[in-house]
Amino acid sequence: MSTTTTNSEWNVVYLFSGLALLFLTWKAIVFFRLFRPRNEHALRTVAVLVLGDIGRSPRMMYHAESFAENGFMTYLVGYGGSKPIPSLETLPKIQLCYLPEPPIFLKSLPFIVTAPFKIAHQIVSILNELLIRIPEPPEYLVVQNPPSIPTLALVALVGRIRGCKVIIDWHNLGYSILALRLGNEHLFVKIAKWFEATFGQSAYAHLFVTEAMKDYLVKEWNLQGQKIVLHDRPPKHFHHSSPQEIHDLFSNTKTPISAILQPSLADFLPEAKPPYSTPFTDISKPTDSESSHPTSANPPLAPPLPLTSQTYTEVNPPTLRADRPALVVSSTSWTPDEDFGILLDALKIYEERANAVNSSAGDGTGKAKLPKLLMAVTGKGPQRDMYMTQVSKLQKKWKWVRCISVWLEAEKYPLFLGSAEFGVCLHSSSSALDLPMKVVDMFGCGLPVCALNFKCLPELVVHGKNGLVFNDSAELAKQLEFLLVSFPDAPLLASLRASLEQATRHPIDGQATALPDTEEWKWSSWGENWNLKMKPLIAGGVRT
Ligand SMILES: Nc1nc2c(ncn2[C@@H]2O[C@H](COP(=O)(O)OP(=O)(O)O[C@H]3O[C@H](CO)[C@@H](O)[C@H](O)[C@@H]3O)[C@@H](O)[C@H]2O)c(=O)[nH]1
Repeated sequence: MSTTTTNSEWNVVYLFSGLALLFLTWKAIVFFRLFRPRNEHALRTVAVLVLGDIGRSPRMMYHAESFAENGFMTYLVGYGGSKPIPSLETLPKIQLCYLPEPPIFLKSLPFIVTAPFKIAHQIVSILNELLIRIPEPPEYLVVQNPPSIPTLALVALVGRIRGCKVIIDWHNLGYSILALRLGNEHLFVKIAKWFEATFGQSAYAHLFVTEAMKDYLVKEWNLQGQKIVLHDRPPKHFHHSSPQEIHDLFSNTKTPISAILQPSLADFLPEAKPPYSTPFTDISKPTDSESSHPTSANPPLAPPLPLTSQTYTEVNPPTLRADRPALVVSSTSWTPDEDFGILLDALKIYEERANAVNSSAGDGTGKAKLPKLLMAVTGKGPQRDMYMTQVSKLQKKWKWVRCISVWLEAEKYPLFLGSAEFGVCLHSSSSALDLPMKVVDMFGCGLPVCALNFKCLPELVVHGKNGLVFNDSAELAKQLEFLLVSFPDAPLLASLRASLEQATRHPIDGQATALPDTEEWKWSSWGENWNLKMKPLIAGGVRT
């Protein structure tokens, strides 16, 4: 009896041992298959990874759009939050793959406790997306840097497992952003730099946003792989908004802009009666059309027209109002590398100057007037509330200046920029090697810029040609005054805008354009530039 029991116990042990052995063998095979280098990727497939809100990562959205337009099945992997550009939701070859946010309970715990969990969660969710959920191994894997940790290591691993060609898109240096908070000598900054240099060193190709970044990284980190400078450029549909587009944008009571303008700026803006007029445009009768041109000699506005079908056949298209405030825009992610204190100080000075100039203008001295200035800052980000609280205190006493913050859907963003007179850029560059995408957006929308000076700014902004460069708030205030004096007939602004238009209009070799006598300053749309630089790179992978 005892022998039978012993035998059956052994049988169970053998059975379980056998099953365990089978399981381990299967795991070993899977492990081996997973980790051996492969070249069995699906041709014309790409995964684009951004460790951030996809809708707030324009360059990666444009990459995805361009790959899809070039026939690639494109998986765009990143976090949700803001609505992406419309084409990403309509192009048949694009799939948006949203990474899950870390569990909510982690938000209530201190960072030091949650950091390891968040990173582990991030690693698992990225690997899950790139290794399992994307069905076939992509031919190319494009990753944005920064952030570098953990993405650079993960794409190197996935590239090896799935046989993808890794392309690192260098937007900036991650360790330099960390150094803004911790200082260059901090241990974490040194570790971050080591990580970025080690895992970023080798790739199929490296893309850079500036020549300066390419030169620096090739020299300092001895990058291996093809190296291409792909400057940011605006999408083709960016343009200066027509009075009709401005009218539609500001008379649409459902957009966030109208919601901000109406209650909070009622005492600052000229009276408007949508759909006949907005603070910037109005529709006048044909007989009034000549007098409604945007000159300072414009007579008072025509009263709103009665809404009848007969009247509709008589009305003119909208024109810009002579009594509109000057709309100036800045665009940002409200991060510590942009000091909005500079802008606030400049606005304070402008307010004082406008008070002084405009009170003496009434004395018959014939001095030019400064207009009301509506400064609109677009974008979302961590320092927004801090600066907007300061603004709301300051502007209680202001008569000539208001500053608002607004977030626009991707579709409306270029229309809003294109409605402005010019832009302001406070990008200071943590590495001194990148360039502000917002300036590219503004140029695309026909706006010259006032830009804060830093080392490689001349790769984009040429003082006096497409914008003005300032070093501090006093200089910025002078430039605001210089450009806006006697607005809306502002001759200095008009000539800078004409110079920008000329620079971005004339094609060279049908591909790019250059400012007169500045060969380095090349211009084209994102699509033209992408096709020129990226097609030779990705054509190499095609096996027909
Ligand atoms: N939809 C929408 N987008 C907005 C809005 N406001 C700003 N943005 C987007 O946010 C960008 C500005 O964000 P920043 O983070 O300030 O970007 P940047 O300094 O101009 O440039 C960034 O991208 C470059 C690569 O493209 C990097 O090289 C650079 O380091 C930086 O990360 C704009 O270009 C625009 O795409 C808005 O209201 N709506």
